[in-house]
Amino acid sequence: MSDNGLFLTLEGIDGAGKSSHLDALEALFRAQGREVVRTREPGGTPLAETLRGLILEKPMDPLTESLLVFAARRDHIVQVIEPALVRGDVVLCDRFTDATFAYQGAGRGFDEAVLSTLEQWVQSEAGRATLLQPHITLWFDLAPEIAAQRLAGARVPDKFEAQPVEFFSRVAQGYAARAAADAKRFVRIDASQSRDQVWQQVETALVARGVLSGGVTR
Ligand SMILES: Nc1ncnc2c1ncn2[C@@H]1O[C@H](COP(=O)(O)OP(=O)(O)O)[C@@H](O)[C@H]1O
Ligand SMILES: Cc1cn([C@H]2C[C@H](O)[C@@H](COP(=O)(O)OP(=O)(O)O)O2)c(=O)[nH]c1=O
Repeated sequence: MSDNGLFLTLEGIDGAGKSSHLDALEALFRAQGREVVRTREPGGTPLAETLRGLILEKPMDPLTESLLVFAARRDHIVQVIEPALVRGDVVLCDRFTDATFAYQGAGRGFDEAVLSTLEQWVQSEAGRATLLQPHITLWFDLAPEIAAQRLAGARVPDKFEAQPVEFFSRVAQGYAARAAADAKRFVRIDASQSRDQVWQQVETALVARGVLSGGVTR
């Protein structure tokens, strides 16, 4: 399958600040003449959004949770992500499979070998030579204690956001391990800085990767 688009994902523990930059990122790509598909996981299609509601609200065992996450992902890939990449669009996706390794794998302690098998099944496509993976992943790295402070009172916590700080310490370690294993794809953003400084890091990284022109401002 040809793949002329740009698949850009944002990752990090809850409260790391990634969603705060999605509007500006979308606007920036559009200002540079790109079509943008803004989407999220779990979710991004009617079926996957239905699954998201279950995943975020219902208690379930880690295998059930992982299967639902990957079922939602499969529908999202087939219906939205692959077609957009073939059109040459920018796919701006709030979370993808790194979140599964971080939350279900490191956070919940679920078997990463099973997650890897599911990743292979779900992200393979007839005609695609390699596994579908993001081209660039912006990893918003923030200490769980600071993320918890930012989230306190900011919104009604869902099933994951209600987890204790120890859970997010494991999730953060999961992200660090994924980033170390695929250092070319990951861009670590120091999310402890001010919103403007975080944005500067994002912009600088994307210019350096050659996917945005230089000299842009928000
Ligand atoms: N750099 C920052 N410094 C301080 N607070 C921030 C920063 N970025 C975001 N926030 C605030 O932290 C909270 C979580 O941000 P959000 O973007 O929703 O995080 P995420 O999408 O990663 O869960 C929000 O209340 C947001 O206004
Ligand atoms: C994509 C994905 C998300 N999640 C979790 C992480 C988040 O806590 C939650 C939803 O992510 P997110 O959209 O960032 O939540 P919000 O809209 O509240 O900012 O789902 C997993 O556990 N596994 C996954 O594979």
